[in-house]
Amino acid sequence: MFAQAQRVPSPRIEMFLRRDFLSPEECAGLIALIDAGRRPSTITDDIGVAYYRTSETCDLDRADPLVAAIDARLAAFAGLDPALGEPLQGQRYAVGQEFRQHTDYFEEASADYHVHTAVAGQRTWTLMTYLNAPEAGGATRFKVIDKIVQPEPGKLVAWNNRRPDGTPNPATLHAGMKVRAGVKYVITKWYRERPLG
Ligand SMILES: O=C(O)CCC(=O)C(=O)O
Ligand SMILES: [Fe+2]
Repeated sequence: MFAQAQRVPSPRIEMFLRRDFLSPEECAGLIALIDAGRRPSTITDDIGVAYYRTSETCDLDRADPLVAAIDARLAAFAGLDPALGEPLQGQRYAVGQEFRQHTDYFEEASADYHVHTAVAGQRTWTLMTYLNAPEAGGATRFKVIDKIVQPEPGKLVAWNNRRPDGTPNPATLHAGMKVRAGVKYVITKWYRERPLG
């Protein structure tokens, strides 16, 4: 698991970084797919709770050979059953766009917690890969552990959204900071406790 990855030295989050997880050609191919399929992120997709994301989102089509190959590589890298994965998502952030502080797991207190978790359960791991580096801004900030991850083309960051006892880990609170110059592209893969069916 997490071959050639670097463990982020935090006692509070199980987190890994892996440079050059994707090649420049793969990054370019995914950016083209995101540009072709992007739509504004809405506050009701995925989570349904306060979802402060102003970027554009794109569900990447599993039938596309590039998407299928990367999807399989992500699961193998994390040692997870591919059946536990949500569809691979692309995000595009223009200048001024951001994804404000949030956790990727579903808040138990939220009104539609049961709707989101009934079939597949909670989110477990997040694997996010930067496809490029914007000219300024766009880092991912984990405020609780005081860690800022800088975008680099092909660099993957993976973290476990749970504590060792399996409960959601509030220390995973994070934000995609505002892009100040240029455009930022990422792909995000979320895994669940049970297959999505
Ligand atoms: O774009 C980022 O840096 C963060 C993205 C994120 O938090 C997510 O997709 O869940
Ligand atoms: Fe997130």
